Amino acid sequence: MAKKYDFLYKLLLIGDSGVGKTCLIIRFAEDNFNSTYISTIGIDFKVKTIDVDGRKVKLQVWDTAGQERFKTITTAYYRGAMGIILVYDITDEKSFENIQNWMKSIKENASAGVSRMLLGNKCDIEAKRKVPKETGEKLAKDHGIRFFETSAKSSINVDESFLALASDILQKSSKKTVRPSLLFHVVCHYVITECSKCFSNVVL
Ligand SMILES: Nc1nc2c(ncn2[C@@H]2O[C@H](COP(=O)(O)OP(=O)(O)OP(=O)(O)O)[C@@H](O)[C@H]2O)c(=O)[nH]1
Repeated sequence: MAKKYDFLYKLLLIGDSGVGKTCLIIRFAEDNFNSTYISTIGIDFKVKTIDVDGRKVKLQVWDTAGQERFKTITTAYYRGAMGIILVYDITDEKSFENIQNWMKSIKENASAGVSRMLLGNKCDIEAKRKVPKETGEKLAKDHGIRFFETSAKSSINVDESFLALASDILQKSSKKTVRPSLLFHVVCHYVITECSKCFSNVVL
């Protein structure tokens, strides 16, 4: 059977327990939301194929448990991820402070050059906000990564954020493939030019 996609990207969501990682994935993959909280045990994943700059990109989105007791299992999944989404809850200051620890965990366990993105989830509950949007923006800027405030419940910026991350990965990988071919082109040009000097009858 013919492959139905051009690229397969493995993404991973990390962040404290209860920030809404599972709900974000369910909103993205199934356009659904459930307010019942069932804490993730270990790890799980969902897939969705999206169009990114005219290419079919299959996203395999891994959902990790935020609870400390699952850390050994979940960090084992960092290595093969091409994109990691760090999530905090805008109504929970502690979950924002812990982003620094999650960043450290990426450094220790993920592949170098992995694309990262920061999400401040639950932006539908403005009345309970504890983390100003500018504070999230600043942290993302300091790390040179993208930032969105999202709501899995009200479907705000969910598709947009996944698309933005996939687009970053696509651009990164196409840069990698362009470079060797450019180098090849330059070398060929040099060889032909030098040869043409020796054989003046060679037409370029
Ligand atoms: N108001 C609101 N509630 C949300 C939102 N996203 C998730 N929730 C609620 O927050 C609770 C936790 O959501 P989960 O998606 O299970 O959180 P998690 O980060 O996967 O938690 P762990 O699996 O324990 O790591 C649930 O009761 C959700 O209904 C949101 O955008 N807005």
